[in-house]
Amino acid sequence: MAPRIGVVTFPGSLDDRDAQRAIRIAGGEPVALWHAEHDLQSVDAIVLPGGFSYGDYLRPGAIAAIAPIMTEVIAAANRGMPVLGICNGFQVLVEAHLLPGGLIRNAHQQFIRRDQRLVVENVDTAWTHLFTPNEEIVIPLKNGDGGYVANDETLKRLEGEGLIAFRYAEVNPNGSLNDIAGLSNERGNVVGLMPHPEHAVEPGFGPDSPEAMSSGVDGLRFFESAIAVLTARV
Ligand SMILES: NC(=O)CC[C@H](N)C(=O)O
Repeated sequence: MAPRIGVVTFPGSLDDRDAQRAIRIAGGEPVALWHAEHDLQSVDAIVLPGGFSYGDYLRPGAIAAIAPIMTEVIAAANRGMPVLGICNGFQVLVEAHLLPGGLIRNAHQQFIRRDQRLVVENVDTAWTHLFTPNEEIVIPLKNGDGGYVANDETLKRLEGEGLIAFRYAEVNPNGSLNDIAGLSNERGNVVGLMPHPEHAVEPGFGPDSPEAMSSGVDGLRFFESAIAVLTARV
């Protein structure tokens, strides 16, 4: 049976459908989860999708982090369930303290959309183990609040423990400290990143321009990685 991967929809989520589609293409069974409920519907993994949950009021992800479903998501993450936060989902993970630091307005104060090159540095996670260490990939980036910040002590720990899962290559698009594009927790089950793997899973629909120099489907392996971990467990 295909692993069941839940995708949480909050009011203002945008990319929940694309995340469900990516899961299906990768060989999993997507399960729609609703922010106002406590029911995880026996899923094996969870994706927090991109978008503008609760209109980005207060801070992006701040209100979603205290939505009813997040009580269960946090408990499941702490039990070791694979959880992936994409863009607004990464902001939610940070606001929920499942990952450290914060995400602030892009340094240039503007919303940005570009095909972004990044390096996968930590392949010891549920969502990245099918990449090779330091592999370069290209997936879309689109956000207004993608500047990663953390205090010196946290940055030192993240660097020292190899928890910087993804680093921007060529261009730092938003002023993120240490070019941080995404993180994992110590256990490797919780991963968050600003760029969008779910938008690069089908040839012809991702960043497949000659300039991007990418297959256009670099995002697929995120989902295939989690599915491989879950399938091996059964
Ligand atoms: N694409 C997204 O998920 C946008 C994330 C967030 N609301 C921002 O603009 O920073």
